[in-house]
Amino acid sequence: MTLPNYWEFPGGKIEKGETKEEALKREIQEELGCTIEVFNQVEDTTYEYEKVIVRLETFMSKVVFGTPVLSEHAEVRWVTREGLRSLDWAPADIPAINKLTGEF
Ligand SMILES: Nc1nc2c([nH]c(=O)n2[C@H]2C[C@H](O)[C@@H](COP(=O)(O)OP(=O)(O)OP(=O)(O)O)O2)c(=O)[nH]1
Repeated sequence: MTLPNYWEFPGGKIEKGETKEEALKREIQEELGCTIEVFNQVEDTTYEYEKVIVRLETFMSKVVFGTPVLSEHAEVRWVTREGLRSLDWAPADIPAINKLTGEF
């Protein structure tokens, strides 16, 4: 909603008392209606937009129950690791994309 027409990883803000992994599991359940297992951290980026500063932490994860169903996003797409490059990402996501595709 804040960055329409850019691709973002599903996720959201950590709530009080939650670990990062718990927050990610909850957000995916709420936004996409499926259950994930969270693995290692990929990136930790701080990006200054015009009005906000976003700290974006990205994790490897796997769907263990259900399939992603759209509720608040315009579109959802599975892509291969190489395919990540062909999408137009929110600026804060570029470092994670570079790591995942092996370009720095
Ligand atoms: N989830 C997510 N947010 C991102 C990414 N890249 C990026 O710049 N952002 C920004 C957009 C938002 O300002 C902020 C995350 O907010 P959000 O709207 O996803 O979080 P939330 O679900 O907890 O939102 P809310 O209920 O508090 O409105 O980070 C990304 O890849 N994923």
